[in-house]
Amino acid sequence: MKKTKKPKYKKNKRKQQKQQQKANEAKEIKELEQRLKLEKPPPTGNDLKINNEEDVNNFLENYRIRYKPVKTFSELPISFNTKKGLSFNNFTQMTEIQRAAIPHALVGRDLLGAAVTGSGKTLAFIVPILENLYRSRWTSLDGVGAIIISPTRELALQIFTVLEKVGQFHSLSAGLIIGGKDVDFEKERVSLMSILVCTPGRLLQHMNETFGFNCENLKMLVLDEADRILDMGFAETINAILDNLPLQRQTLLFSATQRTTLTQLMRLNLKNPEYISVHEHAEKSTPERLSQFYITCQLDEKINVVYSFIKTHLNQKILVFLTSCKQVKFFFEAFRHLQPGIPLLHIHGNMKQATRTEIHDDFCKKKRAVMFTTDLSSRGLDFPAVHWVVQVDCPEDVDTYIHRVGRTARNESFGSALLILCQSEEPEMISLLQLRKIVLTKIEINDDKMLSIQTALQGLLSKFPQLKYFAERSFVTYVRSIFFQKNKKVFQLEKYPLDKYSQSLGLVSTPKIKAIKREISKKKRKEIDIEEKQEKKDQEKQKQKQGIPRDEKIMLRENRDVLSKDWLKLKELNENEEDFLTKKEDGVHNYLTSEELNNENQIEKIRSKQRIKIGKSGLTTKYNKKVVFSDDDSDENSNQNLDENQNLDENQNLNENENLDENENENQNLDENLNQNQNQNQNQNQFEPYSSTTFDDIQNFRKSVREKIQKSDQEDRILENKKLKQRRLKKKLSEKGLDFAVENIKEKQELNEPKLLEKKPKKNQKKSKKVSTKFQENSLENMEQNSLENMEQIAMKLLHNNL
Ligand SMILES: Nc1ncnc2c1ncn2[C@@H]1O[C@H](COP(=O)(O)OP(=O)(O)OP(=O)(O)O)[C@@H](O)[C@H]1O
Repeated sequence: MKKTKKPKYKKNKRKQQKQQQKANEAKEIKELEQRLKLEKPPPTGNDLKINNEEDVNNFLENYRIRYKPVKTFSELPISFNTKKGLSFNNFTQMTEIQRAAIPHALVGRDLLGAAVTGSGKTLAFIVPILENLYRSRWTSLDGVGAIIISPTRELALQIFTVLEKVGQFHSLSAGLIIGGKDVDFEKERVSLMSILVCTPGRLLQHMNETFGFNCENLKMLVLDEADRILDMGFAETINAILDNLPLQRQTLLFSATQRTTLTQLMRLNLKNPEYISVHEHAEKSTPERLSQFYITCQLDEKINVVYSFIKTHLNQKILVFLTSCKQVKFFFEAFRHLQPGIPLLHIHGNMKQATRTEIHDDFCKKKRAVMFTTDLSSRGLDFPAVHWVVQVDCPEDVDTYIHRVGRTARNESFGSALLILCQSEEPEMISLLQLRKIVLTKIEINDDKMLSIQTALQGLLSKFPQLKYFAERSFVTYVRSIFFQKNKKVFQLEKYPLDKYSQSLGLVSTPKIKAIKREISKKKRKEIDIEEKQEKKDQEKQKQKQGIPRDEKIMLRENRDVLSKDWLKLKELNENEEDFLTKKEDGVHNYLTSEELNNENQIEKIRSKQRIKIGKSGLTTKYNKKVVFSDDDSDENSNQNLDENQNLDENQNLNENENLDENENENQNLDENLNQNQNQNQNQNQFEPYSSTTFDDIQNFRKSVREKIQKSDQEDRILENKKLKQRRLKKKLSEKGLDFAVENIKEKQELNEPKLLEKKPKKNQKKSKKVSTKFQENSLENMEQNSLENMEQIAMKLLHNNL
């Protein structure tokens, strides 16, 4: 069929209309921007206290601006289309949070808004979103302009509905992206949406999977129930989402319980946020029109109390909160069989999204009904005209309590809340609530109205195996939830009569809870492990206290400098001691600190004392007794017996009472004495000869000790040299202005030098100490020179590269 062409005059008319509309829009936007400039609220200004003319004048004088606090939407500097959308839905007067938050949000400030449940926070962010995008002349070609994140699908759906209603006269596009819906359908459209209302998981899924979906132009981010979204449960998802968002954006956070921590806020990159807490100074943290009651009963009486309550409130709309999905299922199924005479509904997270939405809508429409639910419905949901909120299980914390009871007494309406507590939960929970300005009235159960459903339940459970299964699962999940609760002062598992509770659900025997058993045994195992580790640590500590065998000590010595320096002195035993010290001071002075020199003086004193002693006691008699070398050739025993036989008790006592450093002196003194004895033997030949085996052993022992000392001495020198060389090199480099290369050079030095320095002295091990020391010094000097040149070259290269 041929398409009939539209007459030209019609086309022109439409074109003219469009042009006129655009011109009007442009004019309106200009006017709005001018008004916003003039009527900009002062930062951190909350106008809620300004009620009369005098206050207004004071306010204006203080801030020298023309900002006028307003109470109705029509007075706000917002577009005609938004005003029309608001009045179309009977929103004329602003609520407190709207009055306080909207003026700041309109001028592009970040904000954290806190106000009691049902106080109208949703409009406080929807109006600024519509306005800011309208003023930016946002189109679908600009991509996503605003994102609203909600913790649950139901809440996202609710926000989307409000957005649709209020924004209906704008030409902006909006999309709802939540789990449980057709993801492919969303993928085709998500990139064309200007405003997105979503749950965190599905948003991230689109960010990861949907081709062409990016949020580079995003202007506004809103987190409704911000404390819930930013807590641990969503942490990873939110972090990943934030990585995909531009830093230059406006961020608005809203919740009835603003418990957002500073670290959480830092992740959001807020810029001078306005903190708007309109009910901060209110007497209660819950709505004024809410009446709050609580009763205490035994755990096994709870189900009877709930049933009796329902039976006595058959014309009311009641929301019943339980801890787990399994409990919700069991209560719903059991009560359905008992037919209390009121429509029963149930909703929980394990249901399909379509069913959830259907039940949600059904409950909204009903005038009288009971809906069993989990905390899925505790936040943000706006069920109209709920009379009672009943909390069968104690909430995990005060925030949860506030959000649950907030499902009633919303906006201007009245409502009541009943909390059922076990006796063990009462004192702590009530005092926690009082701390947050929540006062509950305790009421007593009317025994005449109490009904017992235990026998009926037993009958039902034996008749319907499925119901029995639900009862068991309900019991298990409840007990597990108590076990895993954080606040152990409120939830003390041992205080709950579990057997009686299982019977109250109609069960004949108490179900076993494997998870708890497993957890308990895990805990026990952990405790045992910790105890074992502690024991081991204690044993090691004791060992350390008792002392390490002497030969191990030699290897463990940390500062062997003292020993090595003194060993050098032993070499010069026959020489003039003053000469030795002078030589040392002249030649190797670089390596000796004043402390070390003092140490040497001390050693000298000990040595002279020993000499006197040895002379006095006469070594012959002592050595005659010495048979130990032929029986036991372990170093440790050798040392000990030598000490005994050589009458070195004084030194030994000294060493035992002092630390490792001093033990080094002990070893040196031992060696020193051996030297003395040998010299005396060889030179004077006046002592009674002892067996050749014994003498050989002494020599072997000496040799082994010397070798050890020599080795440690060499290591010390290598280290000292390295340090010296590094110091010199650094100095040279800094003189040449090559400081930046010092670090790089250090690394290279460490890589190259140890091999060179360690190998060379080995060749000369057999030569005398003096020669080997000289060789070391010479070779070190050469090497130092070489490596210095290398380093300079490297430094020059680095400098060149840097330039
Ligand atoms: N200015 C207003 N005039 C009349 N009714 C309003 C106004 N603002 C909000 N409401 C109504 O008040 C009710 C609660 O609003 P809303 O859901 O935004 O509260 P909330 O503070 O977000 O609650 P919650 O803390 O539970 O999330 C809704 O039914 C809403 O339609």
